[in-house]
Amino acid sequence: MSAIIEIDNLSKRYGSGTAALNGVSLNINEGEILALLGPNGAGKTTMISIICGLVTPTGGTVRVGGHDIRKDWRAARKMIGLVPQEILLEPFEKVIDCVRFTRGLYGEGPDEAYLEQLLRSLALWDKRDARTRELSGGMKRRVLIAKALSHRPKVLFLDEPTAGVDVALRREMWQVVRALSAQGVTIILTTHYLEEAEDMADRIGVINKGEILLVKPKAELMGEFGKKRLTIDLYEPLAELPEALAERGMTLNGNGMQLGYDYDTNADRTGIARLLGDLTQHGIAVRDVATKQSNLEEIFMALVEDKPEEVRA
Ligand SMILES: Nc1ncnc2c1ncn2[C@@H]1O[C@H](COP(=O)(O)OP(=O)(O)OP(=O)(O)O)[C@@H](O)[C@H]1O
Repeated sequence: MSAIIEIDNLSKRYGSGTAALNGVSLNINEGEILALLGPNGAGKTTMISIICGLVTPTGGTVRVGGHDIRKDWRAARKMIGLVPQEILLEPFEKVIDCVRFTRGLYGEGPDEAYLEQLLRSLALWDKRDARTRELSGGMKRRVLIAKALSHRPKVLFLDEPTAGVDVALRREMWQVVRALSAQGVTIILTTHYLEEAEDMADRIGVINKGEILLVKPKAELMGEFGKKRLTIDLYEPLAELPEALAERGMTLNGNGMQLGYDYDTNADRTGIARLLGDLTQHGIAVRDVATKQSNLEEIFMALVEDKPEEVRA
């Protein structure tokens, strides 16, 4: 698999003194969907902004399709489309004009046939003459994608494409991204949602405090970190956890009113059925049961605190 983006020892220190990136090296393969996961301030947007030529790095190099983003910025920039985090659209402009205009900004001549194909592929053709303010949130996001693809880039960056959007819209976005990927576009998306990365990505990169902690194929990462927590609310407080339950890894929390159990979602046997059976056997009455997938923050805690040496790629 050949690398379409080669990032080597990239660093960025803002004028304010903030070190946003500390020597990041990463190859992004042609045709893949790479999800970059990281908490607020991890450096994701900075990295994307540098690759897209919006922020100047303090050190290191980036090549896009072999073109250095600084020495050969024009050629590098042509290969890239960026869908920014915030929806910034001219409210009174028509969808088609918006996309035409962006294409023009890239110095590309008119290509109405391509724009029609593009808008059709994003289910926006019927809305081509609508003003952007008349569109739903999902449509607006698709217009941003159309703009980013107006000059036929090979690589598309999506910076938190589904931040703050509802589940239906999130799934719609995922479908759009998958369709683009099927057309051969390399996609890099940043997200806070593990579920999003899990659903979409071929590879997942975890970035924190300006450093790439790991980059792994999704299946591998999910296998390592696909933990869930089972929480059991009790009717009566429990003074002490029966030894048999403690031995299985159960914990007693919340003033004796709650039991907790962490399990591996990828394991053949999660042990839950047996645990619930044991509770009945010990005469412990269950009021409610809930499970929760470990979220990104928890994965970070595991990465940063528990076993930093083991997991580093
Ligand atoms: N223009 C800027 N000037 C100074 N500091 C900045 C600037 N842009 C970002 N930073 C700082 O750089 C660090 C990395 O920010 P960045 O926006 O790249 O993170 P992020 O991973 O994209 O975060 P989020 O998930 O919140 O979007 C943060 O500490 C941020 O405050």
